[in-house]
Amino acid sequence: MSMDSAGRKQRKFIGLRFAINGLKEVFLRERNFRIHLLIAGLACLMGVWLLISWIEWAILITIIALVLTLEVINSSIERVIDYLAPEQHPLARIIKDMAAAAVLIAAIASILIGMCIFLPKMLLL
Ligand SMILES: Nc1ncnc2c1ncn2[C@@H]1O[C@H](COP(=O)(O)OP(=O)(O)OP(=O)(O)O)[C@@H](O)[C@H]1O
Repeated sequence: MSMDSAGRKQRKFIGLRFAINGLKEVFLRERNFRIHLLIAGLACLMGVWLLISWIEWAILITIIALVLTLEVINSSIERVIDYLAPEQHPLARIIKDMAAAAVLIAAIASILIGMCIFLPKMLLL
């Protein structure tokens, strides 16, 4: 293996470590992230219980990933604002509120998707 390719592999590994650090940070410090993760776990258990189809799994996993990803981005935007503008400012407020709104939109969509997937099957029980 050349030094260059070994170096590239090592950089990739370090990048993964940074991403895992970010996940640890958001898991330990963000209550909303843990709540979303818990709901995602429950939805997956329901998927197993109600024997949802492959396409329904694909949709469920996509919306779970979207909500969790937006929660991570929302948390990082909060930190950027706290770092750059720790004082109260109307612009800081609206930036944080808009980032929270992005999570809200995905969370509402996840509830609707959950209803579309699970309700018909639960009514047949
Ligand atoms: N620097 C600021 N200037 C003005 N308003 C702010 C500021 N920081 C936070 N706020 C307001 O307080 C709200 C909560 O901000 P905070 O940083 O405490 O996030 P949080 O409680 O962790 O929110 P979330 O539930 O979205 O994770 C913001 O959405 C915003 O309306």
